[in-house]
Amino acid sequence: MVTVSVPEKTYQVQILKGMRHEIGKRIQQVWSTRQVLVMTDENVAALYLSDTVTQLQAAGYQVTTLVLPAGEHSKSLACLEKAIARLAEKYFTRADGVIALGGGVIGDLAGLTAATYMRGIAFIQIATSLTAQVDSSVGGKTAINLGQTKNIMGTFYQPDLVLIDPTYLKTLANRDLVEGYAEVVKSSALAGGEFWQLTGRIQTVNDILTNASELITQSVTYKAKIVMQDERETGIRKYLNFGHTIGHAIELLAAGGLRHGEAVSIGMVAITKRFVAENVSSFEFLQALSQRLRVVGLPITSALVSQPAMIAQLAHDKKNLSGILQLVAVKEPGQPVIIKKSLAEMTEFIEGAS
Ligand SMILES: NC(=O)c1ccc[n+]([C@@H]2O[C@H](COP(=O)([O-])OP(=O)(O)OC[C@H]3O[C@@H](n4cnc5c(N)ncnc54)[C@H](O)[C@@H]3O)[C@@H](O)[C@H]2O)c1
Ligand SMILES: O=C(O)C(=O)C[C@@H](O)[C@H](O)[C@H](O)COP(=O)(O)O
Ligand SMILES: [Zn+2]
Repeated sequence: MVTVSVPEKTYQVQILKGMRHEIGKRIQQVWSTRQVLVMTDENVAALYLSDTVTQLQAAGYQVTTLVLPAGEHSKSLACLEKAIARLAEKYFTRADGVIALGGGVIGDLAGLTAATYMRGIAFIQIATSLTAQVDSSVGGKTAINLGQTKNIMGTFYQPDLVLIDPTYLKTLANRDLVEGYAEVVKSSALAGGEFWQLTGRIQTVNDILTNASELITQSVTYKAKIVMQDERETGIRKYLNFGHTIGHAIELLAAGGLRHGEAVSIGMVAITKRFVAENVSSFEFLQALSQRLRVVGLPITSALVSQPAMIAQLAHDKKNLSGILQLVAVKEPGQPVIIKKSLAEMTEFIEGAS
């Protein structure tokens, strides 16, 4: 178990194999009897919704469900409106709550739903994908995309509890598992030390599954440590965006052709190449990073990185302050730094990237 303490609240991230059979009992520890909206997507619903609802009802909760299409396009204003409308239609009050049952898409959307309905009602995350278990369920970033801009509308809104059962991963498609692993490699590069050594030992997709509990615990422990020092991303939380400035831009330009983690994988390698050329990052780090990503089948290059259309996307990055981007460089494992670059410098970089 990992505890996250931020100024407005303290909550637990419970990580345990088989915990999906104790959902009702675990939620009873933090929530009194109330109405709950369980938000999920079609894939997760087919596998886990009925059992989750049965457990919640047995624990005394009055359950409403909302099943949305699977995929990034559900992080939309239309789905947010649908969720808020469902809460209103069922007369949810500020004493009630929203439960996300799913991956990062459902977690980000359900968090924003909870944060905005009646200006904020209680929220719990049941994380079912690797991305959600190692990253998105922890730390309180909620968001939807608008048009062609990633995570442009959102809040910082912490859950009351995060439940992570690594056995959910058994039903996750390989591509989705591997995508989530990119965020694990990211965190291990930022953390360095034993965590970095651990990702160095992962050689196959099956190794991700067999080491899932340890990879999740290390990722959540590292993320919690950062979030507790800088919940609102005014300082060191920016490190968690390693690879995301370019990653988010190409995720959008790929128009659904790349998963979030795949784009972040390409983004981490592209930015590290640049910082190797500028003598900020070591060549050995670039090689070790690329190897960790490539060995499980993650993409590490893309023609999209050199497209001029990138610049318009980069300008939307939340670390852009008055035209100056704050890029995350990792000098060596465990040594992240922020490097400032103007959009003009980034144009030159993109034109030169291969
Ligand atoms: N808030 C944050 O801090 C944060 C961090 C990282 C990523 N994100 C966001 O998370 C999203 C990506 O998350 P994701 O990779 O989980 O995508 P996702 O939620 O779309 O899930 C990926 C796929 O796996 C399926 N799935 C989920 N759990 C399953 C299970 N146990 N068995 C079978 N199928 C399952 C889903 O239906 C979906 O098809 C992106 O929108 C990204 O921006 C947010
Ligand atoms: O929690 C954070 O902070 C992160 O940056 C984690 C990222 O992996 C995640 O993709 C996040 O949603 C990116 O946020 P954004 O602020 O760049 O939209
Ligand atoms: Zn991410």
